[in-house]
Order: sequence, then structure tokens, then C-alpha cells
Amino acid sequence: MTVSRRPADKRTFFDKLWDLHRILTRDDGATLLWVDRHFIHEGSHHAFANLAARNLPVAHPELTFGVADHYVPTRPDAVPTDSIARMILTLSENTARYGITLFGRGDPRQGIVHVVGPEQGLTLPGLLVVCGDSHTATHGALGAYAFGIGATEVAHVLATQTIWQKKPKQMRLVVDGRLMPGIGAKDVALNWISRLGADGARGHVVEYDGTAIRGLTVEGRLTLCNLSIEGGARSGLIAPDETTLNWIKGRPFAPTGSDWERAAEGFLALAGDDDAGFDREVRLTADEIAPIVTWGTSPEEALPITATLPDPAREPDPAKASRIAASLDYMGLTPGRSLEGIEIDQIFIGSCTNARIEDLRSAAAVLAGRRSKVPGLVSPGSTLVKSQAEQEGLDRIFMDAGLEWVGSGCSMCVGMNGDLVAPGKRCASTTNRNFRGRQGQGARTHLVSPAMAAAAAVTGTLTDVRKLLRGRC
Ligand SMILES: CC(C)[C@H](C(=O)O)[C@@H](O)C(=O)O
Ligand code: SF4
Repeated sequence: MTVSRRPADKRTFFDKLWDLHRILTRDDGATLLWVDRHFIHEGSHHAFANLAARNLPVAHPELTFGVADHYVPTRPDAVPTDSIARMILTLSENTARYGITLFGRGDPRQGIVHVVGPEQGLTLPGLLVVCGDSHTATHGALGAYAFGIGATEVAHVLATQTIWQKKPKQMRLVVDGRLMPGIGAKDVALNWISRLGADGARGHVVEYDGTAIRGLTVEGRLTLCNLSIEGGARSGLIAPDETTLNWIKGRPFAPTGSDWERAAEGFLALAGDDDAGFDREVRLTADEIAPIVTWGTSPEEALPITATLPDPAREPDPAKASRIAASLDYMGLTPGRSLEGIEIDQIFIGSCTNARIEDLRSAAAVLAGRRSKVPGLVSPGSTLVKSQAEQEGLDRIFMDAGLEWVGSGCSMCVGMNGDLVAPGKRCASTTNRNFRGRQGQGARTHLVSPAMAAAAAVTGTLTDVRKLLRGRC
């Protein structure tokens, strides 16, 4: 890791984003920023109650977009409990009351908020995007300054379309080289988080760059930025390039005609000045990255699939040793055994991390013509992703493998809609959090890429997907 000086006359991409949105800065550094897009989900009910109690209007309903995701049932025959149905209904009532566009249950554009915003062309380079959700960092993949906010801040943004922030420090994470077949953005993200730690980027925005990052599709970039928060950063960013523009062009809310030409030029001009310095710089080599699996209860507890589990007896630092022992105990794993071959009970392919079309394609490439040895749920990131996958015949591949193909929502990522992993069960999951109880009380989560989840399904164990890909790509 290197620490570089920051020349005053040069601006990074993030400096430019910050300056574009700054309204005023107080003596203590707190800065009032203009918000271009405010996404809300079912969790916004506290903020609306706050607004109603003060009799305040929503300042800019046309810049606010609602998405039903956390509580949406995914199985066609699911009957939501009263409290789940109430959460979804409350979002519909609040958005209708204030004239806010809603991508609600039954709308063909519904999905997970961090999939829907980019997909609809609502998330654009240079915009400031907030949502009462920690994974809002996802939107930075398109060159937006995006971060999660708390319930009180949601009320503040609804009432004022502004947000107070202190300018974060800046870290540049450069990944050069070429990712090997079977390795994706999820592996890059878990790799850096396992090296720097779950609070490794605390207090920083992370700008990703380097040839391996530039080589990622937008779907991959969204995965990478999504996981920034699991490494402690509140935002991840990738400066817009031709890949970004090609992906956005023609999306429903994106500018059109001559507006697009003008906007596209402006987007590209946002890139940082060549010699603008960062507070920190970290470099990784893509060629060295292997498929990664988490073994513990924090995203930093991750290792290449070829590794063996840590042994607390060999850890000199007593605090670290007891953390390892506690994680292994919760996960029901023996120190020192190889990761590969650990038996799993089920898989989950879904979430705002890894349920876009490319993710489904990469899982389907492994599953095609094979059967899953364990049950599993495949929940596309949005209803549009679901339709696209069905047009491509991916649904058939999943169902022929014996997996359940369901509707879109947060689903088993957090289980708020009732899609839960049973106590003690082990799930290979494409999500972003493996905290204790995250997928259900006592549930054991191994975070993996979609291809690795598919490989785990085919063998019933944690498996190096590269072995199953030989001869297939
Ligand atoms: C429920 C919601 C507020 C939460 C978040 O902030 O991230 C959820 O999306 C998560 O992933 O844990
Ligand atoms: S899919 Fe998971 S991580 Fe993403 S917003 Fe929903 S609950 Fe949070």
C-alpha cells in the first residue's frame, strides 16, 4: 500500500463529483450536498411517518423512486404474512400519497432497488444517489456518487432533497492484469476485503481502476461496487468510460437524441485528472486471483477455494485466535481442513450483488446439462432480468437441474420475505453478507460467485468451479 500526496490543483473523479453537488460547507467541514436521485424501499416507512408528523411535503417527488424489494414474496404461491403485506402496502400508500413513481409488486420493472435504478437508466454518471440502504454503493459502478443513509436522513432527503456529509478520504484500488476463466468481480471484491479487512476502507470512498476493472462488464462493476461497503467503504466508484456509456444508452430514463450526445461527453469529462493523488492506493494483480469462498461470519473471513481453513491454535494473536475459533464453531467447521469438499445443504443465487443477467448466465453455463445434488433457489435481480433469462432459456437450465426459479426481490439474502435458510443448514450463496443469522437463525452462509454457487450445487460440496468449466469455455 502506498500513501500519495494530493496536489491542490488536480482533482480526482470523486473531487469533481463532490464539487458538483456541494451547496455549502460549515466551519466544521459538514457539507450540504444536492441529491439527484433518492431511492426508497419498504424500510422508508419511518421517514414518511416522520414527515407526516411534521406535516411536511416531499420536496422533489419527481427525483424520488420507490421499489418494493425487501419484503416481496418470490414464490408464486407464497401467501405473505399480515406484517409482510403491510410493509409492501405502506410503501404503495406513501408513494401514492406524495406522487412518487413506484416500481411495486406486479410492475414489470420491479426488482431489487440496486438492480432497478441502473437498469432503468435512473442511475447516471455524475449524479448523487442515496437510498436508506447500505448497498447503495452499487450505483457507483456507473460513475455516480452513491451511498446508503439512515432513516432520519431519508426523512431529511425527502423534505429537502439535500444531505449533510463530511468529505471522505479517497482510496484508489487498482487491479491490473487479466482475470482467469471462472473468476469474476465477486472474487476480486472478496479478495481485497480479505486482505484489507471488513473495515479496511473505513472513512474512504474507493475508486476502482486498472486494466482488470476496465475489462469488467457493467454487471461485474456493479457487483464490485456493491461489496465496497463490506470492506468498510461507504462508496465505491468507477469513472465512466465507453463501456458505461454503451450500457446506459437507450435505457428508459436515460437522456435521448442530442441530449444523450451532450450528456455522454459530460460523463467522460468527469474522469479524474491524470496526476491527482489519493490518500491511499492499493494494487492487486488479477492473474493471481482464484475463486474465493467465505468460511466464517464476516466477509473478510474469505480464502481461495484451494486453501485450508485457519487453525486458531496456530494464530499467535489471542484475540484473532478466539475470533477464528468462534467463527469456525458457528459455521460447524474443523480447523485446518480443506475448503474444497465441505458439504453444503442448499444454494441461493440472488441479491443485488449477483443476480443480474450475466450472473445468471455464468451459473447456467456450469449447470447446463447437469443436476444439482442439493435444493436451491434462483431469484433474478429484477423482473426484467427474469424475462431476459427466460428468453435465453436460462430458467429451463435451472429447473432442469432441479433448482427453484422464482420471482425477484431480496429474498434469501436477508430473509425478510420469509425465504430463510433453516438453523444449522449450510448455504452457498451469491449474496454479500455472511453475518451470524443473516439468512435465518443459525444459518451458515458461504459467500461465493454465481459460478461457484452452481459448482457447489452440482457436486453438493464447495468446489473449485474451474474443474467443472474445463472443456466448457
Ligand atoms: C434492510 C436494509 C436497510 C439493509 C441495508 O441497509 O443494507 C439490507 O438491505 C441489508 O442488506 O442488510
Ligand atoms: S438484496 Fe440483500 S444486500 Fe441487497 S438490498 Fe436486498 S437485503 Fe440488502
